[in-house]
Amino acid sequence: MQTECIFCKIAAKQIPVEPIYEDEQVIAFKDINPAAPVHVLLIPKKHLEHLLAAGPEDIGLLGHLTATAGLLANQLGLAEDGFRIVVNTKEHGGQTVHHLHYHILGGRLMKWPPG
Ligand SMILES: CCNC(=O)OC[C@H]1O[C@@H](n2cnc3c(=O)[nH]c(N)nc32)[C@H](O)[C@@H]1O
Repeated sequence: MQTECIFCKIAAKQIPVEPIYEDEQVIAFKDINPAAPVHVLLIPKKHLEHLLAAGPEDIGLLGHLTATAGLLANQLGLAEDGFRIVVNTKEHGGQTVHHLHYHILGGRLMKWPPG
């Protein structure tokens, strides 16, 4: 738990969110500034600054995050039309919250290339 990390505070229930999904390892909640009709964040409760901070001991967690993102997309009604999963890493990746998080975006046609 990083005391100044906003996503650690959400995971520790110090900041209230409507949990879309939660288990021992991960929690999902709506993005505060949605970029699509459906925009959910899925984070590990363990503080990992970004994807590159994950070590060999985190392989299971990373797999759980990816599998859960797919399950959530399905539960959010995105399976038929499709959706996008985004993991932003560091400055060029546009990462603004330094706690690993998966964006689940859908409900509209996603453009490519991303900005
Ligand atoms: C900009 C993309 N790069 C990135 O790093 O995304 C971080 C994402 O986290 C979102 N966000 C920030 N603070 C909060 C918060 O307190 N609560 C919630 N529910 N979402 C938050 C923000 O809108 C952004 O989409």
